[in-house]
Amino acid sequence: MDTTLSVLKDYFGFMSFRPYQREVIEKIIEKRDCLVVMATGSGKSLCYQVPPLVVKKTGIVVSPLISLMQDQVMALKQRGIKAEYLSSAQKDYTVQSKAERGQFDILFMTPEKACTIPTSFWSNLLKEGISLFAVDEAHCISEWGHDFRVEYKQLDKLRGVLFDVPYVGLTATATEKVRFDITNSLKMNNPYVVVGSFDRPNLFYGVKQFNRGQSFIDEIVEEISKEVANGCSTIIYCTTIKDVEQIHKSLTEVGVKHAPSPSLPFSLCLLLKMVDAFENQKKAVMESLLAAQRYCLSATCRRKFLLEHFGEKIAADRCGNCDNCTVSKKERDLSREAFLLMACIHSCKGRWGLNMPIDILRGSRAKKIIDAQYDRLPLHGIGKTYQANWWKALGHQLISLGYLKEIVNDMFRTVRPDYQPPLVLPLVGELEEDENRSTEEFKNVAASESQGFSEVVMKLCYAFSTPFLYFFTFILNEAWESIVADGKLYQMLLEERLKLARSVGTAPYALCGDQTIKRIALTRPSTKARLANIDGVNQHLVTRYGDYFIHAIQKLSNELNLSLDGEVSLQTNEVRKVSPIVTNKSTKLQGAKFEAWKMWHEEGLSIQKIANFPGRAAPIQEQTVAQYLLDAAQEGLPFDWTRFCEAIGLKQDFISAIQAAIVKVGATDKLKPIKNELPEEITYPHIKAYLTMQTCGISLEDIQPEGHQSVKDGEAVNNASDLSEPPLETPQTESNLEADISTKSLMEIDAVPSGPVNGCQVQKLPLACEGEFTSKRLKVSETEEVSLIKFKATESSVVEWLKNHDEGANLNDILEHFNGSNEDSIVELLSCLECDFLIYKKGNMYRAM
Ligand SMILES: Nc1ncnc2c1ncn2[C@@H]1O[C@H](COP(=O)(O)OP(=O)(O)OP(=O)(O)O)[C@@H](O)[C@H]1O
Repeated sequence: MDTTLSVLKDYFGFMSFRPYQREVIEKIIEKRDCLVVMATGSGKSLCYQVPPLVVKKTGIVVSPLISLMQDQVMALKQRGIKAEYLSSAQKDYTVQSKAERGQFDILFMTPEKACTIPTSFWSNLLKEGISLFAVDEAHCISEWGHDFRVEYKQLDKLRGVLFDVPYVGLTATATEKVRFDITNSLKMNNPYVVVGSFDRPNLFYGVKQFNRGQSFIDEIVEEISKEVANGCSTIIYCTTIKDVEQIHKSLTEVGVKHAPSPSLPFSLCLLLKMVDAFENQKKAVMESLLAAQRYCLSATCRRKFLLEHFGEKIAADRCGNCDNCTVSKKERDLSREAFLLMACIHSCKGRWGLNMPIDILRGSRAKKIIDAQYDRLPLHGIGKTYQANWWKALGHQLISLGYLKEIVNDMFRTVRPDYQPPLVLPLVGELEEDENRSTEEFKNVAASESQGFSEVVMKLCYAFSTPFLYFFTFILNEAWESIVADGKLYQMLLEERLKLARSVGTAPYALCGDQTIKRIALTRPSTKARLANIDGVNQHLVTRYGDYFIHAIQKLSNELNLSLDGEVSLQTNEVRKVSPIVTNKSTKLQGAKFEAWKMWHEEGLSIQKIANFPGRAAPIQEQTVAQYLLDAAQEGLPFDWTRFCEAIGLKQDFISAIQAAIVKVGATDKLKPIKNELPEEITYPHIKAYLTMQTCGISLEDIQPEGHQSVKDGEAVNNASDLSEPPLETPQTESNLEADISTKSLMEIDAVPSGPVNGCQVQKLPLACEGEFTSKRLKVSETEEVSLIKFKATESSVVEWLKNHDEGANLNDILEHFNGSNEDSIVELLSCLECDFLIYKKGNMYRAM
């Protein structure tokens, strides 16, 4: 029999080692540092008790509790092992001098003693020989551990003195972070690490929800009485002494034998007051609390949760021996509600915990909500049919499932879920309680309040990227389906771009940016000309890879059942309510476009009226309506070109100028160069109208029937007020604003003719504005008054503008410049741009990437 085994048998009376004991003992004897992480009661002590008896040199064991040391010493002495301890409680003053002469097999000491005992003690003992330096309850060394002790941190000082002695760290609870801290803090050299399983198959894990108060105590006492009747014993851990006292009183009253003992009172307030030096510990406490909360609210296997918390990989999803595995729960698709909560959290920009977004969903008009203008969110009040606790329970489920990330400072952050809907969740706790009354009610409220909701969705989609899109396919109306399809198309086009980039040996972003791909996915151009018209699409891309993209767009749109040349902006429910989506079977035209055309063609409404049609959730731009109508014309629907040209103020001299510009540029696949050749008053809608006329084979003669004023006759249409519809104001769309901002300097603006054109006055901005508004352009105004342009913030306009500000711009600068958009939408936009890595924020300055 080997010495190790005979020591085990002779001193401890055991016939064999338990898992891991033998190898740890052998490593220690080989003088290798060891970290032993094994469950309570698994036999860790033996790992440091056996080596000293084998090598016959004193083993030093650092232990945090004097009472524990005293118990151990007593038990070892009974086995005939020479053991002692050194601490302030040791009254036998000969122990230290005996110890340094190597008279004990095992010497326990507190960390304080180990750090303060004179170095001569160690050098004397080293002469006799030290078999190991064990640190029991080693998690106390880590600020991330639940029992951090400052003195433990100082044990590393001894490493220099005991450099040839193997260090052994032992603990029953250590997450990976803590393990790392232990080996690091003890300066362990290539430690042998064993991590045993923490599974206790004989334990059933369960969580019960109680309301605080006497009924809670009564229920506990009743539960315990049942266990006692079955001959079982129970340990109750309480978080406060008051709880211990109350339970003690009640157990006494019913005659259950028990013994209250001061377990450490766990007071968060106390812990939070810890000094800053232990910031990590404060964080660790918070993290543990949150983990405990997640454990309680989790609907998945509790054993798996616990074991994984301590770093064990568990293959099975269910243990069959916890409440979540044994009690079957009702399930239903909660994706709508989950989406609303996430959308609301997103709208709060991750600044709050769960309470604020829940209050918003429930329509609270609390001061903090009004102050932050959250009452203006489309989501405000949309979830009022569920109780706050119901929403909270849902939030916690989403956290435990990883759809929401909770960070330590009690804030929430949405994450990118990577799964397909529906989101079927077990109805646990509050979720079940409020279930019966709210579902239908909720759907109704959500549907009626979903105007503008799509906009929120859209922003979210692009803030979170596509997996998020997949997640939210449940959205409240069919518009969502097309949004999702757009999102899928976006993903597919990204793939196409990647394939193309690989085949031509370049980086995907070098072909075009993600934003551009998004725009392509939204507009789905059917021709290269239309592709060229998309912001971010450069000439090179069109000429070299235009066909490739057009082919991909056609093929993928077909697969996803998306029509080509779709509109960029979202349609709201209300638009759809005006009439069914496509009543004209012969046209592929999408709902909003077809509606616009019907209003224009059949109901005779003006572009302006269509744009501001009261049935709409929000007005759309007149330019958008004009584009819809052009699309209708291109689709072959009956179209009054003369009326249209009059409406948009397209005159013959404009047409001549456009023709000349096209000749000069030599191509029509991109509008910007053409626009650059034209005077200010000839707008993008004019150019687009002209090009559509070309596509549709409309000649100038076709647009001057009897009864209409001739567009050939510039004078006849010179005064816009003579026309049945006012000419469109030059709209500040993303594309033309960008063109103006990025390409025109004030010098160029000065070159614009300043005389009256088409009954309008071209005004120069006052010189005083030059420095501040160098990128702004002249305004074509119908009045003599000088008015500053309202600049609307769009993704590209903001990015372009920031590109011109090397040193960045703060929010006020941005708000001041983009005075055509409100603060909320700008802040939202900036955060989306940050998410997309198009801009970044340093200090309080935003800069383009
Ligand atoms: N090889 C073995 N064979 C039989 N019993 C053993 C063996 N090793 C240890 N034990 C017994 O198991 C029990 C628990 O051992 P020990 O106290 O060392 O566990 P531990 O892991 O140190 O627990 P804790 O985390 O509470 O300190 C003790 O009664 C001990 O005598």
